[in-house]
Amino acid sequence: MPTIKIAGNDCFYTYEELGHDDTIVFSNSLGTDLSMWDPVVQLLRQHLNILRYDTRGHGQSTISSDTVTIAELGQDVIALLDLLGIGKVYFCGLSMGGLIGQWLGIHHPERFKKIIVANTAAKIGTAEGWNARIAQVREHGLESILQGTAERWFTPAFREAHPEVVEAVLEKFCHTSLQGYIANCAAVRDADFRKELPKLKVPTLVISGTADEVTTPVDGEFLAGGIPRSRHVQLEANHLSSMELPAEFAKNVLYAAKNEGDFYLQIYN
Ligand SMILES: O=C(O)CC1=CCC(=O)O1
Repeated sequence: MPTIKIAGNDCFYTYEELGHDDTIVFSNSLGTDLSMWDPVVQLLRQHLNILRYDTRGHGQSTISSDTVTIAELGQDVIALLDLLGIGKVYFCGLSMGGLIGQWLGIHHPERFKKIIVANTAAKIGTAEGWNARIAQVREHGLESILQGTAERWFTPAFREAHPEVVEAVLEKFCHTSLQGYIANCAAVRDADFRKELPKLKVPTLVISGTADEVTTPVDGEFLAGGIPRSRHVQLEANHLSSMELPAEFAKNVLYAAKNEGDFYLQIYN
């Protein structure tokens, strides 16, 4: 499996060139890795080339500093595309990946055909909340927030029906680098696109989960209200909506990718 040096870090990625015209890049959420996209990718391989990567300090991607910003994480995506010689792509990011998507759409619109931001917000949480979480994991480790993480990410029904999926995701969470997790918590804490949304000119699909209390449907509504060419859909899921409802998630991504024109001119069914 390949890694590329980006900004002094080893960026782990998988690029599946499947003979399609278009490529989609997937960007993971805080405390997960590129495997979070497995169920969605399985459904999209027949339509799109797939580029996945582990965000800096997550999965098998390293981090060589104690701090990072969403801008740097966005620049990592551009560097990865440049190094692989890939021009214009679709981008799909969830939560922290959705913050990266907002930054990319504002700063590098020329590289993106459409952007899908899922379970995210223009600003996620409060500084106090993030500082408390950072202090907690710094002192007691990632295991100390395992139960709360499971509850924030998955609905009770999904946890009961798919314990093996939840266990596998939490196993990866526990193996996330503490340095990477803390640096990325701070990146999420410090990101605020509330005043910048009108500058995001790439057609954007916003996906929310009706049971998501971290990045709520109201946050999704705010994003779609601020991004000029956007559309908002809600899935009956919690924060990791792509894992809870991969078929619905993939259908929405594919609809966004394969229909030309602006989302707001289209009728979704
Ligand atoms: O773990 C959480 O609280 C959910 C989350 C916030 C940003 C992100 O990427 O995940």
